[in-house]
This record gives sequence, C-alpha cells and structure tokens, in this order.
Amino acid sequence: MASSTRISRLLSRSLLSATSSPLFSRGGGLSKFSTAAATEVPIKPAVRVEHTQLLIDGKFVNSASGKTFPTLDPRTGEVIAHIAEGDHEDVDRAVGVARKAFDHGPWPKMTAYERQKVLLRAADLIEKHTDEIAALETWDTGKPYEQVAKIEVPIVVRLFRYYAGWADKIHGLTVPADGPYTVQTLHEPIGVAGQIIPWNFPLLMFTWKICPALACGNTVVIKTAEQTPLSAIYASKLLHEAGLPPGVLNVISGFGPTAGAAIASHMNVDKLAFTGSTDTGKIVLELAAKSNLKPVTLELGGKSPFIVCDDADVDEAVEQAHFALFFNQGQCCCAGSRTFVHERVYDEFVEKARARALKRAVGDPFKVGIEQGPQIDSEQFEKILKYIRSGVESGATLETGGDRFGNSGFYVQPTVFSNVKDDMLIAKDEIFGPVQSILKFKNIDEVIERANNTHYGLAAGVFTKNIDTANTLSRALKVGTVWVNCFDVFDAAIPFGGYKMSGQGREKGEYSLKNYLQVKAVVTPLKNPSWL
Ligand SMILES: NC(=O)c1ccc[n+]([C@@H]2O[C@H](COP(=O)([O-])OP(=O)(O)OC[C@H]3O[C@@H](n4cnc5c(N)ncnc54)[C@H](O)[C@@H]3O)[C@@H](O)[C@H]2O)c1
Repeated sequence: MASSTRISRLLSRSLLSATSSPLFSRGGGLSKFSTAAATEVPIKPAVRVEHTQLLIDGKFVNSASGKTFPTLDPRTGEVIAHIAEGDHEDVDRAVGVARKAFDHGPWPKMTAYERQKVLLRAADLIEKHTDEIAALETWDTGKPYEQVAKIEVPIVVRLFRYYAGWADKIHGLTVPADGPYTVQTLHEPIGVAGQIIPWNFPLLMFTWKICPALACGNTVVIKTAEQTPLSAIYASKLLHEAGLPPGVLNVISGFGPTAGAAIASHMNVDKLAFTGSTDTGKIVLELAAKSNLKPVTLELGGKSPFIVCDDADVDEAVEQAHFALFFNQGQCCCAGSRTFVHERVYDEFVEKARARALKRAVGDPFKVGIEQGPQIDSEQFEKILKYIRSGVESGATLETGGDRFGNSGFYVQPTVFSNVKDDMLIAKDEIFGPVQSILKFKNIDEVIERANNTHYGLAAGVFTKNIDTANTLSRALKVGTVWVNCFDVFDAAIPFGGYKMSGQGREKGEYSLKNYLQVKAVVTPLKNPSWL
C-alpha cells in the first residue's frame, strides 16, 4: 500500500530521470520554468478508447436521447472521444434494472463467498490491465502516467481485495434482552445505491464507492464526472468479465444537474454516496431529503493545514509539504493547502520550499519522470490563475511560479506564496491547484486556533519530533484525518472523511460497510428457556 514515503520515493526517482529531460531546468528564478510543454508534440497514448456508451444491465447502450458529449485531453484541449450523455430517462432505466437485480437476485442472493470471488477476479483483471487503464486515466485527467500505474492502480486493486475480504465477514449480533426472547440483528444490504463521483481521482473514487456497496450485496448506479468518464467504463467492463451479473453495476456518464440530480432525487434509490464540492453536496443532500429521505454520505472539499513545528526535520517537512500540496496537480480534497510554519524555522523553510517547487518536473504526463501534468480543464485553469492574481493583489509574496506553464493545454507553474495571512482568499478558499500558501505561527495554541478557523475539516499534517506536541495537535485539530510526520497515506483499511463542511460519514475501512447496510432486529419468544 502506498505510504507518503513510498510515494515520495517514487517521485524522487521520477525527478532523477526528469533532470536529463529538455523540459526540465534546475535552479532559481521564474525564467527557469520551461515553455517546452507548448512546443513538444503530445505523446500518443498506447491505448484505444473502445467503449463510450452507458453501461446498463450488463450491456453498452446509447443514451435514450442519443446525445453525446466530448471528453477532452487536458494537455491540448482536444477531443479524445464522444461519450453517450445519460439523463433522467437513462438513470430511470438503470435504477429499474438495479432494483430488479437487487429484489430478485442474483447478487444479494448469491453467497457472500461467491460475491467475494467476483471481486477478487475483478482485482486480478484490473491488475493485469494496469497499462491500458492507466493510459486511459492519464489521457482523460492529465495526471502523470507513472502516478496512476505505480500508485493509484495498485491502491485500486488493494481496495477490491480488501472489500472482497469483508464480503463473507459481515454479520449481526445475538442481543441479550429482558424477558423470554431470542433477539438477533441482521445486517442486510440496503438496496440500490446511487453514487456520484468527481474528476480528480476518477478510478480511485469509483473503487471507493462501488467496492463496499457490492461486497455488502447491494446493486449500484454510479455517475462519473463529465470530465473523466473513461476509466470507470473500462473497469466496469472488467467487472462483468469477472462474473458480475447484469444489472448489479450500472455506469452513467453525464452531467450533474441532469443525470446526477436524477440519481439524488430518485424514489427508488435507497442510499446516496457523493464525492465532490461542498456546494454540490448541499444540493444533493436537499434532493435526497425532498425525495425519499435516502441516507446520504458526503465526501466534500477541504483546506487542510500542514503544521511544521520548530523541532521538525525541516528538509523532510519541506518535501512532505510539497508533496501534500502539489500531488495530483494540487487537485486533492485533502491537499495541505495552508502550510503553517513556526517562526524559528520559517525563513529556512520558505527558501527550501521555493527551491523544491522550482525543481518540480512539469510536462506531458505520459513522459517518464514527469511529476506534474496539466490541470483538468480550462475552467479550473482559469480559476487557479485568478486565485494566484488575488494572492499577489492581497500582498502575499510570490516566491516562484505565478503563471501558466507553456502556452498550450492547462498547465500551471508550481507556485509558492509566503507571507500569507489568514484572511487572504488564497488561505481561505479551496484553490484545487498547484499553489502553496505558507503562513507563519508563533506557538501551538495559536496555530490550533488558526488551523481550526475554517468551515472545512478534512485532514491535517503535523510535523514535529515531540510526541507530546503531536498528541496535543492530533486531538485538538477538528479534522477527519491527522497525518503525523507523513501525509496522504491511503490504506484501504484507514477510514476517510470530514468534520464540519468537509462531509458526513466515513468511507474506506470497516466504516464504509455501515453506509451500505441496514440493521434489522428480529425478536422471537422463547418457550421454556433454561436460561435467559
Ligand atoms: N472529501 C473527499 O473525499 C473528496 C475527494 C475528491 C474530491 N473532493 C472534492 O470534489 C471537488 C472537486 O470535484 P468536482 O469539481 O468534480 O466537484 P463537483 O461538485 O462539481 O462535481 C462532483 C460530481 O457531482 C456532480 N454534480 C454536479 N452538480 C450536480 C447536481 N446539481 N446534482 C447532482 N450531481 C451534481 C458532477 O457531475 C460530478 O459528478 C473538490 O471540492 C474536492 O475537494 C472531495
């Protein structure tokens, strides 16, 4: 399983090869950022897009309207493929077959061991097809191919095996009650799960969502993000090859206000799981409440603090803070986007953080050694540049970066701001881009208060050698995950989720199972019990 150290190691190996690349230049100064991304011909992905339709009832089908939408290559903005655009009618059809597959079987009626074997075979197939799936994901998202192939697909495979392992270990309790009754609880699948996912980790989010739902015996209708439909379609085809019965997993490509809203408000969807922005989270929660009051889990945005104490190993903290923010082009819900540094190590940290950002290898994500590809689309690209301008205008110090990288595609220079103040927009809003904001603090009480002074509460990083400081911060921070002297460690067994407006509920680990199970109490009178 990927740990932050392992991921950092992979990235530094990448960096070694990147230093010999003409795309890459070492040393300080804004002019060092190469514009080669614009002039180089994009590398042709070694994969073909074979499936572009909706997947309903085990078959690839066109949308009812016959409409399609383009999915774009973030390196160039060019069309990769035209994808069937699902809408209300398609969602309705998918929910209908998922309902039938749930109510009449075979999925919930199969033994747990049989369901387990399907998930294990799917894991093997995904592992076997790592190259194709990673190429599709990189093409659709712009994230480095090496990151997908060496980090994300292995995590995906691990999640499949982890939840396969749970399938035959889900059981209720025998409950002691007053009086002559035998009482048991049955943990039953909840029914048809509706799931909506974002574009920043399309394959990983698909896996987080479907694996626990399927392991518990539910059926699924999942909507992928309109920017990134390809990898989920491919993986779902593999799931069917692995023996998943028709109707159990239905994949709808399409847009939020149409297909997404149709899932959230459907009367026959029994459970909703959503990952995306906090604003959309509020909308789907309302749709769920106004329809059939389906229970909802929400994984939303964040503005996570990364706290570097004065006793921290500064070099390691710089590397991990860089990773915490810049990983995945800065498009992580839990990105360490407020780097709080103690005043005693602040100047050293800023200088080293700037030097590290200047070394970041930006370019075609299919190229070996590249650490950072383009942002997902023009909308995000423009939004990030706007935040950078706001950082400059509000008086933060631009240490490096600050502009687009090259002159085509949606590449942004790795950007570092120092002297950031809590009330600046760059310190308050989720930028979702490669923009590090460094803030100074004097003492632990002060940094706790400032770190918690946000609507978000997803994650935090704490860097210190002092166990007492680590314990104080871990307990005081109002967040769903605290990484101490590490960051972004995503084991299948570790729960993930947010406090406050970063979400409701937890995913991954054993906690995710609860999202997809109903608890039924069965009470039976006992005749002449020899004991109660
Ligand atoms: N907490 C987590 O685990 C986690 C993980 C990844 C991303 N995120 C968050 O996701 C956001 C980025 O993703 P995004 O820009 O795709 O978010 P988004 O909210 O715009 O979209 C997410 C999904 O919701 C759908 N959607 C949009 N409007 C909808 C509507 N009215 N009804 C139903 N569905 C709708 C979209 O089509 C997409 O599939 C960031 O805020 C990030 O922090 C959170």
